[in-house]
Amino acid sequence: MEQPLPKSWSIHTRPEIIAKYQILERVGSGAYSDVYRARRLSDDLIVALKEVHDYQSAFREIEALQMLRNCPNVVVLHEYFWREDEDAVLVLEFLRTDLSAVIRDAKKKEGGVRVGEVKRWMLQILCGVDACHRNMIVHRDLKPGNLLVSDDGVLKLADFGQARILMESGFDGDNNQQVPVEQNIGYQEYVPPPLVTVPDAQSLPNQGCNNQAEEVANREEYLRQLVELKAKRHAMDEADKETNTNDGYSSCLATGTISDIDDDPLKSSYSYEAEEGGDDRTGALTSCVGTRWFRAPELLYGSIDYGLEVDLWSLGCIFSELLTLEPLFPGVSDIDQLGRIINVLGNLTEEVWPSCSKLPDYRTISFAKIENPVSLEACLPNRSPDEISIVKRLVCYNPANRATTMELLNDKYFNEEPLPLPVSELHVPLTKNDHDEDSPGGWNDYDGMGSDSDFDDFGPFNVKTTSSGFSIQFS
Ligand SMILES: Nc1ncnc2c1ncn2[C@@H]1O[C@H](COP(=O)(O)OP(=O)(O)OP(=O)(O)O)[C@@H](O)[C@H]1O
Repeated sequence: MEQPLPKSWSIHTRPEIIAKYQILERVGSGAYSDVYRARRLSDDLIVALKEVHDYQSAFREIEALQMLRNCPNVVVLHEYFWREDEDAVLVLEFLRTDLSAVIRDAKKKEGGVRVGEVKRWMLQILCGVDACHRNMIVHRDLKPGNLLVSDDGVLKLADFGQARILMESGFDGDNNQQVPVEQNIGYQEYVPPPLVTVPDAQSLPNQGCNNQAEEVANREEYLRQLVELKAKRHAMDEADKETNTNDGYSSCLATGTISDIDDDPLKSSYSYEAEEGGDDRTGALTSCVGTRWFRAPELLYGSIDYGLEVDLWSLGCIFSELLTLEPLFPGVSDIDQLGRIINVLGNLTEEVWPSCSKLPDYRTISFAKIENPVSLEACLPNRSPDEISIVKRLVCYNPANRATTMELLNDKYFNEEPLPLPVSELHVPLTKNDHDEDSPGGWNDYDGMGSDSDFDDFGPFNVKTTSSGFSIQFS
């Protein structure tokens, strides 16, 4: 018997929604959203209603999910409600659990996740990310909690609120040249359906099943709307540039303020000297994306012209966690995050990544030389050389050296014994614990990877703050 709901939730004031859905319970909330489990009145289908309180986040999620709607490893957007001056409500397929619950559950069992299972989980994640990257969509917030899992073991990428479509103009950062619309479509896998108000996905034509007239109409409508979207996206990019907005996470080096320092548990461990002249960056993206533990080093160093490769770094961290059942780099602050990475991979120098010194914060954050980096091998004890190799090909400094999803999908690891288990044989936990271990707030529960004492390895450092903000200098 379902519990009666408090009627105070704002979603109950939306007549167009309660006319079609019975809201059953609130299942969670994120930085910008509340998510409810609901029943579609017409056919009893259980769905997730995601009420998104941020315009940009809603726009990005809808746009990305529409483009990816044929991918079996991306959550399905059934329809959405969005009227002026109201929050968008996305109607998504409901998935009861996620990969962080799988990992948590495996910790309780002897032997963790079996190799055949690891391979199937990885393949599903790779398929989902591959679909994104083929469409030039960078997810920017890949983590186990955003990889939802159905009761029958199908894994689906979710939470596209930070996703961006890397059209050429946005990709180049300061390149304002107009790219012909046709050219943009040229490198996309397929033409996505038009972005229309309040569509029902089931009434939208399916890619590949359209008759010709429909296809032409869709294409024309798409081209028209793409121009509109590009204009809107350009406006968002401008807003990003002006404020270097934190679009999803609160602690970020590149946008640091004195108050960030105040919140930092390690504030007595470093000093930061703000660059003179303020922020003069002109790129189109913000560096402040993704949950810290999975955030690529180029983002931590303030890059704003990064690419799809930031997702590949996150993938490496996720694979490592699937293999060891512990997060690879559980930083408690952005500085600690970088420190942990450097402690394992060694110092970031031009030798390992030519041009890294051009990263916006490269010169303001320097670490003492790490003579004997821990190495990824040591972080993955008892794992096979092939498994270690996969993580190493993703968790590497130079984004250009990171293996693409396509390369990994063709890796021999997935064709060798033990073969990936069928999806139906995957162990799916019965419950999803609401406590999100991926969040940096979960640090206190984590006891496997050392803590503040890691900073002992970095040598002496001084503490200073300045009136204009802070910068960090390990010496
Ligand atoms: N389709 C779904 N089915 C079931 N639960 C979902 C679904 N989508 C989201 N949730 C749950 O709702 C909660 C919030 O969702 P989500 O992470 O997408 O919101 P968000 O505001 O974008 O989050 P974040 O703060 O991580 O960026 C999470 O616990 C998530 O697992």
